[in-house]
Amino acid sequence: MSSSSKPNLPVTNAVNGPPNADLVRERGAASFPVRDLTYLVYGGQERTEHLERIANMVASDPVFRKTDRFFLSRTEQYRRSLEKVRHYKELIAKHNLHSELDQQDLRQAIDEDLPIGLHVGMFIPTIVGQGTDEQQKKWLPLARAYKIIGTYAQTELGHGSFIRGLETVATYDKSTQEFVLNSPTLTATKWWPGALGKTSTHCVVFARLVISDRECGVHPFMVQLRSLENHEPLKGITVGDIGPKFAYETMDNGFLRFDHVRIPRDHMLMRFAQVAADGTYSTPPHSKVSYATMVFMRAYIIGTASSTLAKAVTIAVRYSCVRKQFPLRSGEPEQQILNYQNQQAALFPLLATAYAFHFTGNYIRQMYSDFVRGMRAQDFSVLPEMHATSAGLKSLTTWIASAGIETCRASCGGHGYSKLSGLPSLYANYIPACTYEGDNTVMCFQLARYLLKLYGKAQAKPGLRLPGNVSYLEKSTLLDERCDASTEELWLDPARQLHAYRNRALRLVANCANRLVAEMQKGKDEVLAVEAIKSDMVKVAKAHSYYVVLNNFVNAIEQLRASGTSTPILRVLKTLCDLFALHFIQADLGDFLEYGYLSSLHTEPLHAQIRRLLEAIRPDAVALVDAFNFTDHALGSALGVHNGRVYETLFEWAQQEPLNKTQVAPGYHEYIKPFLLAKM
Ligand SMILES: CCCCCCCCCCCCCCCCCCCCCCCCCC(=O)SCCNC(=O)CCNC(=O)[C@H](O)C(C)(C)COP(=O)(O)OP(=O)(O)OC[C@H]1O[C@@H](n2cnc3c(N)ncnc32)[C@H](O)[C@@H]1OP(=O)(O)O
Ligand SMILES: Cc1cc2nc3c(=O)[nH]c(=O)nc-3n(C[C@H](O)[C@H](O)[C@H](O)COP(=O)(O)OP(=O)(O)OC[C@H]3O[C@@H](n4cnc5c(N)ncnc54)[C@H](O)[C@@H]3O)c2cc1C
Repeated sequence: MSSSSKPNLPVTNAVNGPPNADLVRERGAASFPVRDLTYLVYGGQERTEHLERIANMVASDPVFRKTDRFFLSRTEQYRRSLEKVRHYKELIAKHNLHSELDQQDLRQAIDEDLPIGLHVGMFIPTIVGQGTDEQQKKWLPLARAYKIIGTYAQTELGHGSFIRGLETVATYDKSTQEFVLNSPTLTATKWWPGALGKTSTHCVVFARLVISDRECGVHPFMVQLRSLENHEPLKGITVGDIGPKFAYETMDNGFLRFDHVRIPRDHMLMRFAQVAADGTYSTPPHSKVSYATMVFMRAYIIGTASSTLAKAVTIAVRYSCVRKQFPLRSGEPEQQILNYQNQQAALFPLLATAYAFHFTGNYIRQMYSDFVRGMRAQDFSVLPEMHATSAGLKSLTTWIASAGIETCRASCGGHGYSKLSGLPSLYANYIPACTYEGDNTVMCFQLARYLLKLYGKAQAKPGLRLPGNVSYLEKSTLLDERCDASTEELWLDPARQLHAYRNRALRLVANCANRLVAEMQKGKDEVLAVEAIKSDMVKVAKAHSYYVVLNNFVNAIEQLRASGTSTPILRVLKTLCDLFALHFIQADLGDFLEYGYLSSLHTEPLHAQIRRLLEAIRPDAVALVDAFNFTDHALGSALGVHNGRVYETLFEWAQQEPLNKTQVAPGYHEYIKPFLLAKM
């Protein structure tokens, strides 16, 4: 019997009945048309309705129910996710969802870390990006039809961040025109790749290429791991699951060792670097072009930070509307906890950030498609900017979203600690985004290094024109300028907000550059001098990335204004943008005060304006989270249900707890009864 037809699985949906009266009232009082904002977020009415059809199909399908995960063992969760994969495939055929976009929409609606995530997210993109036309012709049809399932095996037990330190070797054997893959040490064992342990039949392996004892750097190779007949590992391959993790139970992150495994020469992905039959090696046009899938994935991760944070905020805001604690004065009704300023100060900046990241996602998608277009024409000039910007934004967005989910959880009090709130699993499954696809701190060094280089160039060559987002590095006179936002009103000026962010970023870059020089003047070489400024480099990367996020939010509102978006929508987006801008100045106030950019003349009106913005958002808070348009299935939370029947839903879902299957506790007879009934 498939687990979906087990009789005692908990329901995913809210308990039916009249909706919570406070939520109904708040929805009726929104200052803007919610539906229009939803269309804006999802790219129009038609696209929204298409997404809704898919989301509703998934939400009403018992195979995709989610809350059973709370009660299943690790192995059962893995099996359940495979069941969902099979059903996903069936629905693609049944509903003709053959385009990549349809399939992406369906996976997003299923909303689970399926063990085909790496197949679609990294294995296929690597074949597309790194394979020759012939290699694509050979593997893509098989991969797209799931005749083979693949993953991306790069990280090893001994190295993840330092890719050049990978130890897996691919030695070219000219006599047979094969590569021999080998894991020479324990630390060469591939470790972590998703779906490697039990699911994948194939993988792209990153290994150091050796030809006639010459090291040619790390390259991608296509390797079959398991038999397509019986799924047994092939000769020379040791593969398995890496064991329990913080969460991510549905994913079989794996280990992999090679014992002199032979693959044909044409299994090296050779779009950019080639090995000829006689062993002649041709170098790629850019030394880091084989890292391109990671850049793609980082861009994708930036795009998902908004929706993840939006889910957490939706749960916390709806719950905070339903939840009441304390009357202000005795005899008065109790207050919705969302009326408390502290609750608003915790949640509304995150609400604003979810919207800000939405526009960041649009921006990076655009930048990525420009980059791909260039790469197809052998133009790699945008790669450094693409790499640095995506590395920084991936770090900032995942850090803020991770911390934000935890803030939302804590804002829900005791019920936030219940897994039935949906927040603990959202958090636990999301936080590895700060580590995978490049540890955030290490990624920050990449962006900071890029900024320091450009700053150095601009200093050495006055008049040099730098690309848009970094053009402020040309303007060292900006360092002498001070904030002039001495009233609450002036703090609402986007030009002043951006000035503050630009000034902070430039200040930190300039300080870092000066410290680098100072360290070198003390006698350190450049490498050691960089080591001495590394904490500051993280601050530099964050400061620049904040500026990019705000700049995009401001520009997006300007574009919406120009394209005739209605005033109520523009007004509410502007309020969110203001709160985003001012909140993150307040959060890092030390940076702005340290060099006298701000003084108490400016901070008083800043704090006052933030309080006003919280008040302005309060009446629209429910409408603003409703506009994200999540189904109850997508939220998977008893606290965030759309109809607000929070207590009824919590109570019903708790009945599914296996401990409640019997009235008398398991273990009672062995462990409780003996002392309860013992003679005094
Ligand atoms: C897209 C559009 C939007 C989306 C659209 C949406 C629509 C489409 C959707 C389609 C479907 C999507 C479905 C998704 C489903 C997903 C589900 C799965 C969820 C996720 C599951 C989890 C997956 C997790 C998988 C993983 O985790 S996979 C493993 C990831 N592992 C890492 O990320 C290692 C980090 N480490 C390094 O990246 C490097 O090692 C290191 C530190 C850089 C140093 O690299 P090194 O070689 O040492 O180089 P340096 O010496 O430092 O630098 C030397 C010079 O090269 C430069 N340079 C370094 N790099 C690069 C680079 N790339 N590019 C360019 N330049 C570079 C550097 O700037 C410097 O320049 P210079 O200063 O000289 O000018
Ligand atoms: C859930 C999950 C899924 C994953 N999926 C995959 C996958 O599908 N395929 C795959 O190949 N890999 C995968 N990974 C591996 C992941 O990409 C790596 O763990 C990640 O890139 C970080 O590398 P690391 O583990 O070597 O960290 P380390 O580099 O060892 O980092 C440890 C600490 O050292 C610091 N540090 C490292 N280098 C420096 C430096 N030069 N200067 C200063 N500080 C430094 C870091 O900031 C960090 O605080 C996955 C990991 C996780 C957790």
